[in-house]
Order: sequence, then C-alpha cells, then structure tokens
Amino acid sequence: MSQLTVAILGATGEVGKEMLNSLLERNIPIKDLKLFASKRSAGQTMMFGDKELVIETLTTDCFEGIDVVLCALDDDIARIYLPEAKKQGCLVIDNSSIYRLDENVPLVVPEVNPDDIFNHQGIIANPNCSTIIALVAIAKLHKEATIHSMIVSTYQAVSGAGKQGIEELETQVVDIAEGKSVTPHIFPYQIAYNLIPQIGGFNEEGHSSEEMKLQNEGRKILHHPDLDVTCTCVRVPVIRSHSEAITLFLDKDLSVEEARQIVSETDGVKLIDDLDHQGYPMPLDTSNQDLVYVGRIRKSKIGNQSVLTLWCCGDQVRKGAATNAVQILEYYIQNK
Ligand SMILES: NC(=O)C1=CN([C@@H]2O[C@H](COP(=O)(O)OP(=O)(O)OC[C@H]3O[C@@H](n4cnc5c(N)ncnc54)[C@H](OP(=O)(O)O)[C@@H]3O)[C@@H](O)[C@H]2O)C=CC1
Ligand SMILES: N[C@@H](CC(=O)OP(=O)(O)O)C(=O)O
Repeated sequence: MSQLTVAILGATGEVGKEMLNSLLERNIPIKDLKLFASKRSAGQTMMFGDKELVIETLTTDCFEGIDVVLCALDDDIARIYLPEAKKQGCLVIDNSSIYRLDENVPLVVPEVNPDDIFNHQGIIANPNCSTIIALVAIAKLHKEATIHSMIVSTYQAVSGAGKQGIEELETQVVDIAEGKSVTPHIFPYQIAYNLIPQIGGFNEEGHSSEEMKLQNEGRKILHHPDLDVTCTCVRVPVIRSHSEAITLFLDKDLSVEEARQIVSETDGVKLIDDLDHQGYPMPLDTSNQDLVYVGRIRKSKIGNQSVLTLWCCGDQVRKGAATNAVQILEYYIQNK
C-alpha cells in the first residue's frame, strides 16, 4: 500500500471537508482521491492542494479499485454503503456511530489505543467527538493514576450537528436581529442566545444517547469495562469546538502540580492554565486545529474522596472526527 486510492464519502459535509485538509497536512501517500456526496452535490468541485476534484454521486458501485474509504456520512446513509465497501475489500474508517460498539470493529483514538487498529476485519470506527476530546485530555492521567469514574458536562458546538447546524444558528441570529420569529428545524428549540440540554434521544433512565457514548465508547477504547461515567451533554450557540468540564475519581491522589505536569506531557494536548492572567482554553481559540486544550485543573473533596477537575476544549470536526480518522490511516500505513 505505498500509494493509495482513497475515497471520502460525504466530502461536502463539515467532517468531509476537513478530511481533505487533514490528508494534505499529514502527507498521506495518495495516488488518487475520489470525493462522493449526494446527487445534490454531483458535478461541484473541491480543491485538494492545487488539484480541482469533481464530486461524484455516491452509489454502491463506487468502490472498485479503492483502497481506503473515509466515511463522513450520517448513520442511516452509512448503513447503506459501508457493507458494500467492506465486501469489495476496501479498508473503511468510519465516522458514523453504527459500528462503534461492534466487537469485531476496533474503536480507536490513536493517542490512546493505536494498536487496536490491527484487529480490524475491514472496518475501523472513529469514536464520538466528545469522547475523543475527553480521552485525549485524560489519557496520560489515566496511565499515571487509574480513573475509576468521571462526572462530565459537555458544551457542544452547533457544527456537531453538521453544516445544517451552523446554518441554523447563523440564520436565527440574523432573523432575531431583524425582529423576525425563529422556527427551529435541526435543534429542538431556538439555539441562538440559548442552551439546549439534549443531544440525541433519551433512554428509559433519562440519559441522552450522546451522554451514554462517553461511558460505552470510553470503556472499549481504554479497555476498562468498569469505568463509570455520568455525563450531561448540552448544545451551546458556539460554531466550532466542543468544551467539557471533567471531574475524575482517581485511584491515586495527585497534586494539582503533578496533574498539570502530566497533562502538559500528554500527546496531542496543550496546557493553558494560568489563572493569574485569566489563561484557560476557550472554543474561539481552539478551533481549526488538532490540539485538545486543557486548563482550570483543580482539586476538591467529595465525601472522603479527593477528585480532580479539568476543563478542556477541542475542535470536534478536526481532532474529534476528520483528523482522528486520518491519524488512524497514518498509523496503519506506518506500522502495518
Ligand atoms: N460534525 C461533527 O462535529 C462530527 C460529526 N461526526 C459524524 O460524521 C458524520 C458526518 O457528519 P457531518 O460532516 O457533520 O455532516 P454534514 O451534514 O455536514 O454532511 C453530511 C454529508 O453527507 C452527505 N450525504 C447526505 N445524504 C447523502 C446521500 N443520500 N448520499 C450520499 N451522501 C450523502 C452530504 O452530501 P451533500 O452535501 O450532497 O448533501 C454531506 O457530504 C456523521 O456520522 C456524524 O455523526 C462525528 C464527529 C463529529
Ligand atoms: N453528536 C455530536 C456529533 C456527532 O456527530 O457525534 P456522533 O458521531 O457520535 O453521532 C454533536 O452533535 O455534537
């Protein structure tokens, strides 16, 4: 596999567009790059470096001669096409959630469990975006002092709901400024000047589907079946970068200074924790890049237990989706 023929499914979407950037930035050896989307986009063009590529309509006959499929489709569309891509021998790296908990499909964050990649049977799954950002932030802390449980609150940008999520916020801001009424389409309520404590549907215990992903996917990625997570996921009127407040229950007591040192040495993480100068990560500063930013590291007591709380922000379209998938491919190429 020296020079690859790669296809991006959903190339015109938020994640698909960033996959082109990540492929270029990481110098993936590409012989041919094919871009697929719905028939609405067929014939439009996108730039890949200095090459202009024409978008084709995705069909089940598209996969002949393709080595690697990077999938940036919603679940219902991915379900139609990925079984065919696998059948035709492509290596599929999938951003949808349909295969993440399948025991025959590795679920990989390259900074955490890269070697799981080699257990693949044709499909490798990319985790949920908030899960990727949280796990990158805490990966080295978990190695130094096992995390047995976490309490997490997320503040998720509208781009997490794709290009239509961004359009909805931008349209509502303009409509409100012009005194017009707002009709939500993508989010269940007005998102401009609001917060919505629901991402996905609710289960019988009242947890949303997004809230269960951090525990279910986190257990698989960390090989830690006993990890307990309670999570509250909130949609916020931010364009890009998810933020998370994470409280960790660790098996070993770490001082704040020790935790800062560990975080500062974590792959893919930048520590910004300078309270004297109001230094902490914020979504406006962490978008359009691959680093996960961590700050506000502090300790408190809950009962007899000493807990560590941190704040992190990361661009969920980049590191939380497109770049994570391309890093999986990069690691595969370099180590297979
Ligand atoms: N946005 C994010 O932050 C994250 C997203 N993900 C996951 O990544 C996937 C893509 O999300 P995102 O990029 O945000 O979504 P978008 O809505 O921005 O893009 C969807 C893409 O799918 C294409 N598409 C839609 N219908 C069809 C069809 N019938 N046939 C072929 N292509 C079709 C669209 O093409 P067209 O332009 O022609 O309509 C577009 O390229 C989803 O599974 C999502 O859950 C994962 C982590 C983070
Ligand atoms: N649901 C996430 C983005 C996403 O697409 O997640 P998943 O890939 O787990 O469906 C959000 O809205 O912010």
